[in-house]
Amino acid sequence: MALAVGIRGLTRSLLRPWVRVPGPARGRTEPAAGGGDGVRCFGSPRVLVEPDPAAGFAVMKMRNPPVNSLSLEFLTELLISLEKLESDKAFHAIILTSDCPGIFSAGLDLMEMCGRDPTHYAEYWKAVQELWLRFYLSHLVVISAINGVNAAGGCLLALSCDYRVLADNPKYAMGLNETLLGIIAPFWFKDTLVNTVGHRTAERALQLGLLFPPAEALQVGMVDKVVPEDQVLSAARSELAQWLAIPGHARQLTKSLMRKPTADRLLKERDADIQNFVRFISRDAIQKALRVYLEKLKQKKT
Ligand SMILES: CCCCCCCCC/C=C/C(=O)SCCNC(=O)CCNC(=O)[C@H](O)C(C)(C)COP(=O)(O)OP(=O)(O)OC[C@H]1O[C@@H](n2cnc3c(N)ncnc32)[C@H](O)[C@@H]1OP(=O)(O)O
Repeated sequence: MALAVGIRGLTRSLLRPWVRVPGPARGRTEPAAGGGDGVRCFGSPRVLVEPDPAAGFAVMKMRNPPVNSLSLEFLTELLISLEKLESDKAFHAIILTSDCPGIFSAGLDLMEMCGRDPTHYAEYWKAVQELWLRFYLSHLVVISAINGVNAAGGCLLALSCDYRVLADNPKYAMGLNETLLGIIAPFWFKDTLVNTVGHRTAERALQLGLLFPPAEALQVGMVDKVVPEDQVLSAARSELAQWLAIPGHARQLTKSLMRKPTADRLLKERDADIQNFVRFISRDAIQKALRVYLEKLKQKKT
């Protein structure tokens, strides 16, 4: 599937393959996973990819500090990194994790949905749709190693993976908490949650905007495994072995069989979904609710 998003700010440097990337703007510099055998990290300012082609997978680290909010640029970089790995036959799997201590993702970037014009909202929403479609339907095995709090759009990204490992820290809650902001999870967010935890759990979780701490996330099936914090990546790697042992074509076709009907619902109504989003998010009452929520986040510090 070609990358179909018409996204501004797609710089040539993002498209250059196998470039050594500078360290993160804030936070620590990560060593290259494959550095020992001459394989280089690549990526972009906000996404660090540590390839291990000999083992057939790469670790994709999100590093958009402070909270990995999914801005348009960040979405674009995630999509480009995914596409690069998908188009390289050496890779069969990705482990998706965060480079921001204590945060997997704060979800969609509220600044992209607040005080902007309808053209921007439409462009942003198209990129959000694309991110979900591409991760949800990827022919690669995608395992998320969730090493921090994970709200709304970030939770959707994790739910789009094939398997979820969550670090056992009571602060690392995850869920689709949109209603707490006075907004609603779109039908394809809802469908993804229902497919993961079942209708009744999803119904309650979505209405109440529940963020589940690790033990509860495991109990409802939102994640597949909870492990001590320092073992999240190694647990994801161990799990991967089982997935990579299955004949690729059989696993991919089965994944498609399971997921295509859900993705098709959005693909059939993609433009209408964008229009709905633009109408909804442009409402004065919604804009006000988002501003109040952002203000609360800021006041929390004082
Ligand atoms: C019909 C169709 C209908 C369609 C209807 C519409 C559908 C929309 C679907 C929406 C999906 C979403 O994902 S909406 C996003 C939901 N996300 C959330 O509720 C998470 C909000 N964030 C948090 O709770 C916290 O920040 C948390 C992640 C726990 C980290 O806490 P910390 O104390 O470590 O950090 P904070 O001090 O809070 O945050 C650091 C800075 O990041 C900012 N920040 C935090 N989250 C942010 C975010 N999501 N977007 C932008 N900026 C964010 C804060 O304001 C701070 O800014 P400064 O003060 O300037 O430093």
